[in-house]
Amino acid sequence: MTHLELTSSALKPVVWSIAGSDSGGGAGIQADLATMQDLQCHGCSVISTVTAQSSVVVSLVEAVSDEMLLAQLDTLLQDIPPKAIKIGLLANQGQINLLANWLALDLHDYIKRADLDVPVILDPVMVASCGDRLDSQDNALDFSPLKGLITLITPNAAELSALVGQPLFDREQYLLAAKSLSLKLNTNVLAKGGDKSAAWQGRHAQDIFVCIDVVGCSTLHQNRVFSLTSPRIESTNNHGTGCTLSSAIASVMAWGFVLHDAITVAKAYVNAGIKQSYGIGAGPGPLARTSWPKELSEFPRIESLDIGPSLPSDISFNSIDEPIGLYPVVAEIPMLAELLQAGARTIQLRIKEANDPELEHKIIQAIALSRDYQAKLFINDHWKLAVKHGAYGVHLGQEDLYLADLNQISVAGLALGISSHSYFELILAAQIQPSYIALGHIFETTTKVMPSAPQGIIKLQHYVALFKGYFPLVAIGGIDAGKISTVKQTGVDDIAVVRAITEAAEPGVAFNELKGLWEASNVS
Ligand SMILES: Cc1ncc(COP(=O)(O)OP(=O)(O)O)c(N)n1
Ligand SMILES: Cc1nc(C(=O)O)sc1CCOP(=O)(O)O
Ligand SMILES: [Mg+2]
Repeated sequence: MTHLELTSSALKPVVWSIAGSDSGGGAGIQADLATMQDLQCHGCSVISTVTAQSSVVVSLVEAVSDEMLLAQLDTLLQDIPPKAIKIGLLANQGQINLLANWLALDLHDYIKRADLDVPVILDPVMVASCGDRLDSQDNALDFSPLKGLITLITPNAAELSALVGQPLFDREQYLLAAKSLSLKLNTNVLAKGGDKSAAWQGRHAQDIFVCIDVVGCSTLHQNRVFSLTSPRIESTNNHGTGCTLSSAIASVMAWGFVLHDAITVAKAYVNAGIKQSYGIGAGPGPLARTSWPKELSEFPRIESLDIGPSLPSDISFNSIDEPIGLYPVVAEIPMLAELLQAGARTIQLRIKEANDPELEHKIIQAIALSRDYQAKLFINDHWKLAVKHGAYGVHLGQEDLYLADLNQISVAGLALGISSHSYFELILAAQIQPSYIALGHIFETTTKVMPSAPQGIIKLQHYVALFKGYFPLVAIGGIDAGKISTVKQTGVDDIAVVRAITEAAEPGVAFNELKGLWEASNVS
């Protein structure tokens, strides 16, 4: 099954763009629809404004009537409701107020009836890349009626400055302004750093992501501030960059990815688009549409800007010298012994009882057994004991990454496996060059309570397309005999399994049956 087959076999999610028309075709509604189509969504347009615009000038801006704006919203909602909405140019205060009212009443009512979430991404467009104003009123627009109604706002430096009503001279002020906007509008903020007018931005373009509560995301990554940094791409063709970014974020969310992932993927999409951008008039040209990003080099480096422990850089862990294949995860020593006896060559001991008095003893026993069978034993969570007694490796969750002494694990020569549940977490994990990365949970599981939704096969396929070849990728969560072949088709390297082995009548037999199925399944 190819990437295309998987994605095109699913119904295209609907994304709306509520924005202005750019007659030059590089920004506004035109850029949004091109982005949505490129990211395999169906784009609908609610036109707020018509602009007579080229790459060098905006010569006339004409807002549509309130009646027309409302008619587009209502007509679409009856028949082609959105999975996500991007809002771009709103021409005047009346349009902001009308839209706020519509989001609060009509969209809210739809969301309640349909029992789903519809993310709303606001790009507070004010000025075109040629420098001309795009709104049609003299005083600054007030976005406060949209407070609590939007998922994310994506200002550039000039827009952020206008939104908080003060000039921004350095990175510290930028950060404070982004936090203050988040409070003011009760929303997540992506303060973009690509804008060259931000004097503190050098050879790198750094975006600040202030996130509050985010549905479907680990609490570890909520109510935090992150930076997303990419090398600056020198190009004068940057017309429609903000429109492309915000409509890409909406499109990726429409595919069911969490906000953090949508921002990360959209950044990569814009980076790739700028690299292949082209001139079409005398002024800044538009971005290229380069489809779903698959090059790791396009993705930003992610760092937490919160006070507290941060992840080390310039660190790496042992690579594993043979494919893991089927990777059983067990909680008991007798089960570990049975599976080693049955032929398991890589196995994990996952003891979750907080105060198990036998913990250290069990870890010593497990390590001794693994040596007897020349198997690779990973210890979940208890990295200090794993280091102390010389286990082959340690498996850590994302939250453990900030608590464990990764340098100590690396220096002691242990391998490291890391859990991930999203693009965002995959990138955080990849930055510390682990021995493998686990991707979960792919299907429903009862083994543990998960803050995220099951990833499913399409997301797994996206992750594999991006990371294959960099690290062994291990799929986990709800994998059993019936699902093995589908999982193998994604190209993922290995699978980790709990219940399908530990709850089988004969775990050793189940292990070998699953192993046989995994090895016999082919990637077509
Ligand atoms: C192979 C593999 N993948 C994921 C996990 C989950 O680890 P973690 O996120 O640390 O959660 P707990 O297992 O501690 O509940 C794993 N153990 N193994
Ligand atoms: C321990 C664990 N970690 C997961 C993750 O996604 O990080 S899913 C999971 C449980 C996997 O158990 P089963 O094979 O019984 O579904
Ligand atoms: Mg753990």
